[in-house]
Amino acid sequence: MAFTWGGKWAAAARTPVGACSAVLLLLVAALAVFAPILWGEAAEFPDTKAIMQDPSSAHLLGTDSLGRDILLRVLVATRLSVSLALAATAIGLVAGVVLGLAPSVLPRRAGRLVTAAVNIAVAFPALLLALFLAVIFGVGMTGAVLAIGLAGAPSFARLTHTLAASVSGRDYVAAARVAGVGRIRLMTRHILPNIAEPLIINATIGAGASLLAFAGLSFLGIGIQAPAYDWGRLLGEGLDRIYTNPLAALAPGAAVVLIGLAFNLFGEAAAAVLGLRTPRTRFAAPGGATHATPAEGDDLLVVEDLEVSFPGVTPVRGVSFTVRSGEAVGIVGESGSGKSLTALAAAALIEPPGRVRAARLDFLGTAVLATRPADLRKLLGTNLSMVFQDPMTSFNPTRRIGRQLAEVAEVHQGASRREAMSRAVDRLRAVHVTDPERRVHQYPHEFSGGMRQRAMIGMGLMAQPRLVIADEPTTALDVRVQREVLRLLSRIREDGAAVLLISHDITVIKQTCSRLLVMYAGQIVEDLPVAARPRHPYTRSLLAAVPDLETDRDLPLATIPGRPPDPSDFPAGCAFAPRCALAEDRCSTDAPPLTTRAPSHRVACWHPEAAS
Ligand SMILES: Nc1ncnc2c1ncn2[C@@H]1O[C@H](COP(=O)(O)OP(=O)(O)OP(=O)(O)O)[C@@H](O)[C@H]1O
Repeated sequence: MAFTWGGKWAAAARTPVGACSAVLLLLVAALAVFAPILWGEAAEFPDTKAIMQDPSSAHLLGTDSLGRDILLRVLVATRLSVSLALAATAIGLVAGVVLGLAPSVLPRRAGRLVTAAVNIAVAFPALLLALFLAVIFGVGMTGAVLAIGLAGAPSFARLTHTLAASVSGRDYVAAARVAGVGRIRLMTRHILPNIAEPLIINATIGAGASLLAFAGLSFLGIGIQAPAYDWGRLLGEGLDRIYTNPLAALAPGAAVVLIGLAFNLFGEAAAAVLGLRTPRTRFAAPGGATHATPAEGDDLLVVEDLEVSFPGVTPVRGVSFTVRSGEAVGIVGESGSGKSLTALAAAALIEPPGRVRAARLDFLGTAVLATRPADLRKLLGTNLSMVFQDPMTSFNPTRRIGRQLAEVAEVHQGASRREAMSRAVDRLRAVHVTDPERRVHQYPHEFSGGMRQRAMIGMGLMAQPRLVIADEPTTALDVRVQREVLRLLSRIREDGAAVLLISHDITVIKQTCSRLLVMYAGQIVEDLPVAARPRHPYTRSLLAAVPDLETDRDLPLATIPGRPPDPSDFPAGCAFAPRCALAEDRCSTDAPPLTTRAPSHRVACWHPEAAS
């Protein structure tokens, strides 16, 4: 984390507002440390000869009812005022983070209760809540710190919840989940470090508000009690003499406003810098271990009549296919055809409100939909690995590559830290990452895109997965690196693992796979050996849209007219009919079933022969 934080705080301090507030905060820090040491005694010293004096050269802000110098008291009060505000902010932050993450860790019903309670508390003005809590906790310093801290917790909780929800959709979290990483560890290692930055920036802004709230409570007499004093108490005392010596009230008031503003402005400047830079998320996926139970027969993954739905849409409908041990199967189709959802459902990674139904969804002979989450984590974590599409989001950006690879071996194989790290080095070497001993200590942003993708595959191979699901693993890579990654995936098969490769690029699939599943509008429209001649007009159009050496360059490249249908409005008959040159009346009313037309060749078309 430090590698990005340092840079961002420094960048914030370079903006004009950030620089002024940073200087002011440094000054306050110095005062908080040194003022009580230098002037603590003098500020406490009563002088009966100098009671209630107006400002003079001896006492720049005058004296109070015991003849003590008001300026010295304002300076000395810096320590207590600022440290109590920071303590209250820390309490609010910690309580807020715990409450914000609780819904993700607790059982669903308890989680909902926490969320509802937080939502109600957020709707309540924080200062009123602080007053209410201060009365409950009792008058005094401890009560005030707790009251202000807990009153700030709901807004931190809401922020944490929102940030965690946005991060939990990232590939590296999904990958960690597939690897069987438990919820608590997922929160502390993968989610919290990636939301810490905005949280801390908000806490900086919140410290200003706490300072103000503290001054308010002390001013009202329910905060700091005599003989201790903070700016709020000094303000209250000064107010009694506002007409004779206004400076006695103005000075502590100005200190509260100025320092509160400095906290706010510095936090805002840091937030602006953070907002300008998109976080460098990257990341990859893990895989599993040994001890795979042999599947029934040769079938590794059996999917029958799979349906994935979200409220109002069913983007995957009636999908059936099988992946056998050592086989490489490709899924191809245009964007939105349901390729990724099919793969995510196979890896049990569809989150509510998404729903998965299937007549059969078996991995290694185990019914995925009927297995308890803990057992499923173990089964998938040790036998399935996922390589995701976006090399920018596949690794957790806040952790060193080696640690991320090693976690798989530690969680699933009970390997010691040292053993796991040496396996990580070995796996990086296996995927041709040069100088792996040094590279394991680097962060994801220090790897190039291609190297990161290879490291991701290396992570997938930390154990011996029986199935590697790769979702568009080469999309973001240049052609040379693409070829290397595809070669790596082919090599995985030599070690006995099966590969399910998802791509919108049919040539990528042809290079790597032996069998091809063509998806259109959430269904498989053709399932064929790569070497076979396609029979579905859609598959033929996809192939025709790819130029090869024999393509006549004088003719425009073939394209498929029209657009795929929207998942919320699939047509009644064949979904491809509106774009198909061979469509007839029946095609738009009756959906063609996926029928075996030749050995290992299924087609969903009313006129496949005509198409061949
Ligand atoms: N959480 C969701 N809620 C609602 N609809 C969703 C959700 N996730 C995906 N979809 C829809 O499901 C359809 C299929 O999505 P999927 O990601 O499987 O497509 P894809 O074929 O992998 O496309 P791409 O190549 O662009 O990744 C899309 O239309 C998408 O909008």
